[in-house]
Amino acid sequence: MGHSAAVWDPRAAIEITKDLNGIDQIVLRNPQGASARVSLHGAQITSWRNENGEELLFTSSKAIFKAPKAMRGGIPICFPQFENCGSLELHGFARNKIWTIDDNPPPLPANDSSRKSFVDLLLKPSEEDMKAWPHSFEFRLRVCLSVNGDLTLISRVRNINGKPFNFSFAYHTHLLVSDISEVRIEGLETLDYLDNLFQKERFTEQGDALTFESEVSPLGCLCICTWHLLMRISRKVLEDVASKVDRVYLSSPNVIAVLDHERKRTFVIRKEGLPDVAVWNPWDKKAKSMADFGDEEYKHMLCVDGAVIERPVNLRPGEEWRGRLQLSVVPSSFCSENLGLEKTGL
Ligand SMILES: O=P(O)(O)OC[C@H]1O[C@H](O)[C@H](O)[C@@H](O)[C@@H]1O
Repeated sequence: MGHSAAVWDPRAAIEITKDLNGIDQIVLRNPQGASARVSLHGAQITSWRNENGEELLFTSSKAIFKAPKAMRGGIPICFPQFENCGSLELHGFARNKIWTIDDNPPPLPANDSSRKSFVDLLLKPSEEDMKAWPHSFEFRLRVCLSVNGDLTLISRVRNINGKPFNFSFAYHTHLLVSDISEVRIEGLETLDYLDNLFQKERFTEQGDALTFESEVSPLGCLCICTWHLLMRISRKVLEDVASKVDRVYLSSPNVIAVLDHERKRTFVIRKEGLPDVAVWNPWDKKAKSMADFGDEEYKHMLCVDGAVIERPVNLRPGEEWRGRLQLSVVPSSFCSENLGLEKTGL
């Protein structure tokens, strides 16, 4: 656990409490009153609040906080597999394991802890994990809350085995939005994406931003109709496909903006070592079939995940991989040059 600014009282900045199941969770606070909470169950971020105490991450009202299943919402860690692209359980086992607090982590660059309260969590594979995935690794997650309320997550995966291994990874980031139809994502335009609703077929994003204003856009309609004719899929499947977004954008810029027009605020996602971005909103049809998703709640959730999916990381013995995600919230009126978004062409 760490704390850097001398004026802060570490005991006030970092608190360890128990969740409903008696599992430890760590609450980080900054001097302005912002907070972040991370559970040892999955090293999942379960809350991130601004200085006014407003929650910024989505958690389903029907979320089940019980091991071994990950809670629906917050930021689960998907490792060593994203989705079902491998032999492991969906999104890998890391989100379903109990992590430990790492009191003596290897150092990180000073700017990843200065003027921040932070905690380091550690996952090592159990015998059971080794049977399913026979690779010896150490996964360290540093969770930092800065004085301006930014939440930074730094993952370090080290291969301590005698042979190389591959893995995919995602910070499955459930943003809380006013209404999905009021949101646009900038930074993904013109990129290629794999569409999970079309058997991971590759498309190119055509719009000048990704929006969710209706169940299906005219262009999407055209694609779906063409697909329908070509593949002769059933009407039921067609309706389901027309109602949600489940994509992996490839080789994206390192800054993505999620603009929430109704709340007049923008989430800025900065990432390093995470080339892909997974975007998911189940829309109501799929959400209704999920026991841990409340009716209509899909409207208030948007997953935008910094990830490594298309080309899994190949880690040789002794090597370490790092993936860094920084989440900030700024007023929508904030000038894009001030955010460094000009690099994305916004
Ligand atoms: O229900 P979960 O295991 O949390 O997965 C939720 C979603 O995660 C990702 O975004 C996948 O691309 C989706 O296909 C999946 O439905």
